[in-house]
Amino acid sequence: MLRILAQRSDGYHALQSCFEVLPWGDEMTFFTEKSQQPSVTICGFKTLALTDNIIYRAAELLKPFIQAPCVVHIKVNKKIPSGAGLGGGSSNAAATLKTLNTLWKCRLDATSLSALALKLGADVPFFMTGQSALVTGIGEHIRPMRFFSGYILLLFPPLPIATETVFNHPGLKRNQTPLPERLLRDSNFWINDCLPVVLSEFKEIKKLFDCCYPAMRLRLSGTGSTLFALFDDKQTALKQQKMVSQYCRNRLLEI
Ligand SMILES: C[C@](O)(CO)[C@H](O)COP(=O)(O)OP(=O)(O)OC[C@H]1O[C@@H](n2ccc(N)nc2=O)[C@H](O)[C@@H]1O
Ligand SMILES: Nc1ncnc2c1ncn2[C@@H]1O[C@H](COP(=O)(O)OP(=O)(O)OP(=O)(O)O)[C@@H](O)[C@H]1O
Repeated sequence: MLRILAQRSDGYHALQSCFEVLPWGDEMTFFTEKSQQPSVTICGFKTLALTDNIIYRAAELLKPFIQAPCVVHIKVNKKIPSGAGLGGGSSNAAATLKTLNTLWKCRLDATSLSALALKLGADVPFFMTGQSALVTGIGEHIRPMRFFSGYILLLFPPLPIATETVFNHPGLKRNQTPLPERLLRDSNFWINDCLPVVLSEFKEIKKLFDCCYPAMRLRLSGTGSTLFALFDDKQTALKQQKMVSQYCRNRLLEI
């Protein structure tokens, strides 16, 4: 669910959103090398320049607090597609802040780390927690909560979506009412205000959405491009996975 409640004067949007942690993600390995000059190297990205990588930017934010300098080599096995609305970069940044805080003995507490996380992106503070949560504000108010258990089928349309494209769209509904507490776990109310914009702007995604309807109720993750469906039982989930495999890459997870 992603409800857009308002647009703030700084352009950011006030949200109410359910964030579910998935048992799947990028793998990151950190190796240290003795040195009095702290720095990081990153491998696992083909085209992204070092300084554009959110992992590098996370490391830079910690530099003023380093008490035990060393060089850290970070190896990333990227599994989450880029621009998928699954928080690939944001989760990399959160893992980097937490791990370097320990390796460099920065000794920042959870509150200080969350403040640094928010500088990197609105959903980085969520990924610091490692727990599913109701997220409000622009992403900084996080209340741990579970919403769903069962099977989630992720569908990956073959195109990335830049978050800004959706948030800057003139057609985006920006005056949604927040869902009351008692309805938060009712999946019938899990609308995503970004879905109409994504379906109108990206014809390939609209086509995929229509191919699966009415067999599956597809939902949008964040600002896309990932679509997903929820199932209570494994047999139905596997049947639908077989059906969508003819259209796009996908992954079935039990949560
Ligand atoms: C909406 C979500 O995609 C839900 O998963 C996330 O909250 C976005 O989080 P994120 O990728 O960490 O976002 P940021 O890197 O901070 O922002 C990217 C762009 O999205 C827009 N943005 C983001 C979050 C937010 N609450 N309001 C916004 O308007 C802004 O235009 C911003 O320039
Ligand atoms: N470590 C990283 N992993 C992935 N993308 C990164 C990384 N660092 C910088 N980027 C840039 O961030 C952009 C958004 O990528 P990302 O995969 O985080 O999108 P997303 O999952 O839609 O993000 P979110 O859901 O947090 O809005 C990419 O186009 C890429 O250039």
